[in-house]
Amino acid sequence: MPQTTLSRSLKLTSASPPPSSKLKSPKKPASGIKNASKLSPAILKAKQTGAQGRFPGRTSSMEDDLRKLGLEPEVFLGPRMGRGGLGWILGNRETGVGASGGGANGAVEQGERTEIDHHAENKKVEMVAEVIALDGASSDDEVKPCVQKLTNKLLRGTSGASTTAATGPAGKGKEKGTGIAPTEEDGHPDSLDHQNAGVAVQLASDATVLSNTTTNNPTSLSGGAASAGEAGILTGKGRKRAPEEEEGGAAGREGTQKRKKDAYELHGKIAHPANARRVDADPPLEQLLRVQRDLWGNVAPQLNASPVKKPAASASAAVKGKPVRGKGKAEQVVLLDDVNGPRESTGLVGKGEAVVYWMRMEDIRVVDNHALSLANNYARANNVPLVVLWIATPGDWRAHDRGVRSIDFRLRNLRGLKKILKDKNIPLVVDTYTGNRFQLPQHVLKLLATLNSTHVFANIEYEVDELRRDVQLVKLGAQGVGASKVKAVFVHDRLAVPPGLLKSGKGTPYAVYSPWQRQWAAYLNNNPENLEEYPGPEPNDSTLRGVDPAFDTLFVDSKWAIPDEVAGFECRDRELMAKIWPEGTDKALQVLHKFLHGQARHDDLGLVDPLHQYVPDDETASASRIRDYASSRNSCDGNSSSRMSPYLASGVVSARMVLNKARALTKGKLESGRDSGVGMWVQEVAWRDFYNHVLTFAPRVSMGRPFLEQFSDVQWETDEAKLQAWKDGMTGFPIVDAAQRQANIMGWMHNRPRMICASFLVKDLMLDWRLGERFFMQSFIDGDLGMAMVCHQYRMTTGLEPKYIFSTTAIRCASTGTDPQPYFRIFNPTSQSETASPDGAYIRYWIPELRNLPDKVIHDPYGKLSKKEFEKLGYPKPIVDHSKSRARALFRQVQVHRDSCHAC
Ligand SMILES: Cc1cc2nc3c(=O)[nH]c(=O)nc-3n(C[C@H](O)[C@H](O)[C@H](O)COP(=O)(O)OP(=O)(O)OC[C@H]3O[C@@H](n4cnc5c(N)ncnc54)[C@H](O)[C@@H]3O)c2cc1C
Repeated sequence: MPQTTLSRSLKLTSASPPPSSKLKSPKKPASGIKNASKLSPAILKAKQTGAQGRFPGRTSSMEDDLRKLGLEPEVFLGPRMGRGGLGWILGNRETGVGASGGGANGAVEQGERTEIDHHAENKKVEMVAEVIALDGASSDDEVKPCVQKLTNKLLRGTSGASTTAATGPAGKGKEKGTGIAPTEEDGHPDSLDHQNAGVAVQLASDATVLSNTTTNNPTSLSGGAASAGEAGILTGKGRKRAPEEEEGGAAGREGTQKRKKDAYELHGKIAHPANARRVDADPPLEQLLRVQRDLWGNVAPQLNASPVKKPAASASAAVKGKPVRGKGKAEQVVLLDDVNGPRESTGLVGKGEAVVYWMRMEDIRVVDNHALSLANNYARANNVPLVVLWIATPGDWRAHDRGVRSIDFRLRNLRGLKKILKDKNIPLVVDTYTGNRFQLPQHVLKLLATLNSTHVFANIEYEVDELRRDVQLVKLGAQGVGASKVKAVFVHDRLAVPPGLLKSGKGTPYAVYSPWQRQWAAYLNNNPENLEEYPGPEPNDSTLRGVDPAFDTLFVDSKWAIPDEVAGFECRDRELMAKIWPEGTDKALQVLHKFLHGQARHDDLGLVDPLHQYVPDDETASASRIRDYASSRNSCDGNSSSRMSPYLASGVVSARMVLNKARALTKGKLESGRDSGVGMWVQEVAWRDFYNHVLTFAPRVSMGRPFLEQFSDVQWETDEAKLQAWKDGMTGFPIVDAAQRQANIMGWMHNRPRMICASFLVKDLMLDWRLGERFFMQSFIDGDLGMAMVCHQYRMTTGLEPKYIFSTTAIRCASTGTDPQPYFRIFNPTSQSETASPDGAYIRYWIPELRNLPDKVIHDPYGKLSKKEFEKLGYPKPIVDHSKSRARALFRQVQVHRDSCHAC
């Protein structure tokens, strides 16, 4: 690299737009494109024209954008931000969210080398080299022969591996492993095996073949790896000795205190495999539906409907006019008999009973809300008032790593709803419950008694703890544990197609996305009534106000008011969050409208009001973000994606609502495929449905366990400094750092950088995916328990996008052990950077230290600049050597794979 050119380019000022990248040629003949025949027309076109990721507009800086929002940059970015100082600070450090960079030479030890030596052994190098050869492969056909060869080698035991993780007997207690005694708050006594927190990984020093002596190996957490050093190495003769560094990398070398601290982060997060199996065997969703069916009959008729094919003509008819569910539909007639017979009014609500709709974390809206609509129908049919209840449950939030931003977002949305409901004479009653989280059902029964209600309706939450809570509530209510018997009714609402509805030809749940997705799209097109939206609630009888003081108190008593903040969940950057994530269903639909009808721009990629160029009536644009989505979705240089995730995650809009808007663009037919931007975007929304579907038939995935148990055997490192560098965006890998800083400052990331960061944590740093999942959950405003678990698990366990795992390897690998193994493909942060930020705009925006670098350098400044030039940047050196980390990750995963092959 000629030094003079680089030196010159470093003189660019932040005001000058950087020269456009010449890394990619703008136009390529179709013949020059790899696997052109296999690409969808939209992607092929994008590749041919070189259109991918090119966005108009000028990129402004974070500071400029904050000023435009009327905010003081120093408050949100820190006084030392800028070139030569990475001292950006973030709002939520105290509550565990966000981070603060300690300056260029702060938290990260400069030039620290990764501690891997495995590749030094010739045989291993040979093996790894073969795997690395797979990297260039872009299709399974190319991968397959290499993997077959490698797998054969492994099965013959010719890898020469002399260091393997063995699954020895579990050490328990504080002395070994994490060993932290669980408290009741840490998890359901049944759902999590607390003893597992003390499990120790032991390394078999003399094993050339993995010694899998424990069938249900519970060793997967970094705490387990950490404990190896304390537990010592079991030699072939059953004696212990101190671990060598190459026997599992740094896990056995680091200081005990540090390892314990690291491991502590996962305390109470990982279920014992036996418990996970038990939960899978009788999934809580099934239990909930069963107990309701037994007690109340079929309250969720959709679930038993078969995906009968109807003539496609009906599809377009449904979207003519507003697709609103009419009165008299199946759901409307689910009116329940009173369980208690006539009785005196004793509670707050006079005139007899009230009916309660219990709004939860994922359905914060009044329009198109299934349970609310049922509650409304019941209230109107029985001439009783409707009350909306929302309960803040900080104990649950803590246990599930809910981030302060996502809580603040919900409180903001509730405030808007309170007004809308009040205009309909419907009180929104907000309660804060700080007791034992497993006693919430009893608390709800007390609240219902206070509200003089014996009927409560709610939408189903699909996570294990939540489902168990609801099963309890149904049972306890029916037993009359409170003042009276209570009917609690839970219905599907979160997804476009309820989980469990679509089954394979054999009647089993789909574990593979593609066939499931085809059925999903066909089902919705053939049964368009499933996308009809539920009407909002009708007003309560206006005579109640002023006449019934008990009812009045629900509107005015500060006891039922929405708290400004909930203790422990104070959001220090709430002002910024409110500007960049405006609350309310109306605003969410406007944000969506911009995506459907406006173009992507560089200057919308960061801290901006998403509605700043909103033109309500403009639906004429021939090009729009959604139409360009097929070619631009992997680039985060502009606002290529919809930014709907916070709204979908908290249910400010429903899946039905966004899908209806999308299909209105395609003449009423729901396009879902790779041939168009609209189709691809609909597929993303389908992924959300699919992950929830997986969550319900394999609930283990929300219990900290991998979908495929063999992946729990991956041996993780424990390195607090590297974990912190990852969290702070100080790894020295620009795309990772840009994305992590975006998460810290904005509470959100585009999908591609989420994948890159997750992969980097797991593959390059070899840190437990659950640490990353936790951090993301705590930082993101769209933190979605189920989705994050599934996404992280597959991305982080295997290094793959979960989609791909579901589509191919995981399932087939378990049965044959010889199919293509995409986990061999490990993201290269530099080439991923070129894909995710082809213009470098994303990196320049989030990393001020690199703002002035030219395109050729921005993705790898340490590799491309001279030492002197690099030092001037004030940006950290890479904390790992990617090629070595890659070799280590491959080596460890090959071990796991070999184990699973042996098991087959
Ligand atoms: C490691 C990792 C963690 C993630 N954690 C979360 C999370 O906590 N909450 C969350 O909502 N999404 C999560 N995702 C999925 C995805 O990254 C985000 O939904 C998406 O980036 C949100 O941006 P958007 O709304 O502009 O998406 P768009 O591209 O506009 O997509 C529209 C909607 O489709 C859904 N969707 C998009 N991509 C995916 C995907 N890969 N998987 C499942 N659904 C998808 C989302 O609901 C999204 O809002 C995660 C992905 C990864 C790889």
